[in-house]
Amino acid sequence: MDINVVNALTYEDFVKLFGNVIEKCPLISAAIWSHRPFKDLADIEAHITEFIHSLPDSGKEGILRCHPDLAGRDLQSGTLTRESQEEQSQAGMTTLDTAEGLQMYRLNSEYKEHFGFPFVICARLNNKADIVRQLSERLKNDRAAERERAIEEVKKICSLRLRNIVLSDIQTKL
Ligand SMILES: NC(=O)NC1=NC(=O)NC1=O
Repeated sequence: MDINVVNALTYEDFVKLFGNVIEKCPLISAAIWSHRPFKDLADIEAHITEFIHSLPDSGKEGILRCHPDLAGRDLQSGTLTRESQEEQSQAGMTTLDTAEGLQMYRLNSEYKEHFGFPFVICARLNNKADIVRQLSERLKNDRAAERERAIEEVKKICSLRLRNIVLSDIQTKL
């Protein structure tokens, strides 16, 4: 990907291309467009990270609440974003048996009830066994630690989505 192509994008095209690198939070890409010209992909990522870290706890929790549950309602109803559909499918969330689906529903509900935001993990870097183990383990965290942990996962998802975009031909995305 030629960073000069990215730097030459109008903000409409920039947001169209990068608007979902943080799930359902196009505001973040709309905001960091102001920081162009970007040196490279890492620079774009650094500005996104800086934006997220500058948010108050309520803002970080807002980002988490924009994420669909793993194997949840959106997956069942086919309303996941393209990125989430690919990620969840790759992590085995679309081929759970009844018992596994029930376990994910129960753990997700317990986690949401406890923290007030959904469990978020970078699905591309985990299989279903990892996800169940992490969900069970992270339930024991205190809220502040778990919020930070979940935001780290959001940043991993963002990093992989950014790479996906820049590795594909930008022109076909606009
Ligand atoms: N709750 C989640 O962790 N959701 C997701 N993680 C991903 O990597 N893709 C998702 O949709």
